Amino acid sequence: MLFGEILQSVEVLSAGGNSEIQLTGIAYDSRQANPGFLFVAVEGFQTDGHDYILDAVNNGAVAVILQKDMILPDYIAWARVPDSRKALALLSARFYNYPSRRLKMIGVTGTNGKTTTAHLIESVYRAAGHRTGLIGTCYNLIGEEIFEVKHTTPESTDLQSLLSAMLKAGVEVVAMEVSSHALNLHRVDGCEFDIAVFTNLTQDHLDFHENMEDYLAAKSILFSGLQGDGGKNGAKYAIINADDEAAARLTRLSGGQVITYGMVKKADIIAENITVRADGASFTVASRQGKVTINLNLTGKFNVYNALAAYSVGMVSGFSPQVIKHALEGVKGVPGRFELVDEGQDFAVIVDYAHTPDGLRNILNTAREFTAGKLINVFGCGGDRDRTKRPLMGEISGRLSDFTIVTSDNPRREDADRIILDILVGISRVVERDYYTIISDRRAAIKAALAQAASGDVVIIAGKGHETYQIIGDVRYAFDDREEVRQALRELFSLPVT
Ligand SMILES: CC(=O)N[C@H]1[C@@H](OP(=O)(O)OP(=O)(O)OC[C@H]2O[C@@H](n3ccc(=O)[nH]c3=O)[C@H](O)[C@@H]2O)O[C@H](CO)[C@@H](O)[C@@H]1O[C@H](C)C(=O)N[C@@H](C)C(=O)N[C@H](CCC(=O)O)C(=O)O
Ligand SMILES: Nc1ncnc2c1ncn2[C@@H]1O[C@H](COP(=O)(O)OP(=O)(O)OP(=O)(O)O)[C@@H](O)[C@H]1O
Ligand SMILES: N[C@H](CCC[C@H](N)C(=O)O)C(=O)O
Ligand SMILES: [Mg+2]
Repeated sequence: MLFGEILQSVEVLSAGGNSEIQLTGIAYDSRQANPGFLFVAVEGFQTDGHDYILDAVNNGAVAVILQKDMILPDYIAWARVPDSRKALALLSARFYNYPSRRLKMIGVTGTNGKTTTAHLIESVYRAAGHRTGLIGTCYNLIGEEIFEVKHTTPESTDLQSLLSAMLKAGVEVVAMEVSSHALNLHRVDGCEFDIAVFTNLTQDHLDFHENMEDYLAAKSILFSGLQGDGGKNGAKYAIINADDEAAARLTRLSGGQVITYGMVKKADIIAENITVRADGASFTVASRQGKVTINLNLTGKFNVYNALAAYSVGMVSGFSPQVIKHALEGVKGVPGRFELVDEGQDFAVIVDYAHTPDGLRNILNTAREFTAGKLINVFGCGGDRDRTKRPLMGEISGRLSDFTIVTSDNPRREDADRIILDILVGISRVVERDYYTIISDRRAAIKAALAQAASGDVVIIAGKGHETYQIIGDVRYAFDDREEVRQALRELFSLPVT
């Protein structure tokens, strides 16, 4: 595609060089630039892409988008735009010929439950006979093929290129997690959604968003952006959790038709007669289609919410209650979400991705319902992330567990012990010193929890779920809570290798 042609998709303040130059790709990182590429210089939080223009050109970039008032030599084609991050998204959508317009796009946003809900939605569409794609925290899926991910929601160019690959592979429907970072940083600009799903809004990411209002404003973009009648994909829908405080606001600003779900407030799709067991939850969905009972293999009331959201998507997509039921009941679990690690020990060990106050509260309350003995919780909080959630999570663990082991969870560039101190501020407010201990090394913390567990106890290892690393400084060390648990159980109890 020609530089001049692609520029038609953005507002250009000034431009120079040869607009007839052919582009072979787009890079926002100079290290990814190849011959014939367009390099988009983005002013970041850590560094400034404008400082890497020369690197990009040395790697073969022939054109540059910039936001700053700079002078470039004549042999480089360039254009200055008001917001290069936003331009990156719009140029990328144009470069890949707007793949989202030819896919049914279902975006899921909210503080917790995006990954689980996106998996459930993908399963519903697959059961209904569609070829599906999935984009999210654990991996991206093109049909059955699994791809590793860097982010929950990819950077705009990577997203457009992925959607284009999905189209080529015959994918018809994409279930996609849309993080608030992505909405704020224009990663999904130029991506047209047909259905937007809201799970919930509770505290997280206050390192990035100024306050909860700002956080909700970011989430809202997915709903206000639902415009038009959906073209060949039919009407657009906003699927909203009626029991969340943000429901009224999102309903007001949503484009498309709003469908609500819940179990407390009035809603279009309601869960009744909920029973939660250790290995699943059963409930009846009541909607304009009548009633259907679902026996979910995922436990906890919060997963009933996730299933209701997926049910609603299935319903507005015209699938029968039986197809949706079959699909939801077929999901055996989501990696690292309430994942039981069973090596034959006489207590339960659950690895879970709860890393927010609300997530931790839910998981501990749910586990408590099936705990005959003690409930032991091992958790830490991420470094370079919302500091204010740390004492809150400390308090929650203190209140809801019988014993807490405070440990490390991706300290990143922060000092691990200082993160732990933030957690201790909260836990020490609510319980005596005998109810918690500090073991900064996560491997040792897991081992200590398992060593003290007795028959009938439940051990929760929270915060990392599916993650297969521990980030210390800028280094990712191999670390998988599930593997660590297996290893420790074998060492402690000389269990047979399964
Ligand atoms: C806060 C945030 O999201 N930051 C993202 C943002 O980084 P940034 O703007 O600060 O980039 P920067 O490092 O300052 O660099 C500026 C520019 O210079 C470029 N550069 C840099 C070095 C170089 O040699 N050459 C070069 O061209 C960079 O590629 C970049 O374009 O743009 C980068 C490029 O896309 C992202 O990698 C980066 O994600 C960071 C690493 C991150 O950790 N993000 C997390 C918080 C995130 O996005 N999380 C959400 C999920 C959250 C949740 O729901 O739980 C997600 O969607 O994954
Ligand atoms: N609907 C929900 N409400 C509250 N907590 C939930 C809900 N669903 C899941 N959780 C809790 O949050 C954790 C993360 O769930 P999930 O991965 O589905 O959310 P997510 O929104 O994708 O998270 P992330 O933003 O980090 O990717 C789970 O392990 C569970 O503890
Ligand atoms: N995707 C989220 C959750 C990370 C979970 C936890 N393991 C951490 O590192 O804080 C984030 O990057 O904030
Ligand atoms: Mg997720």
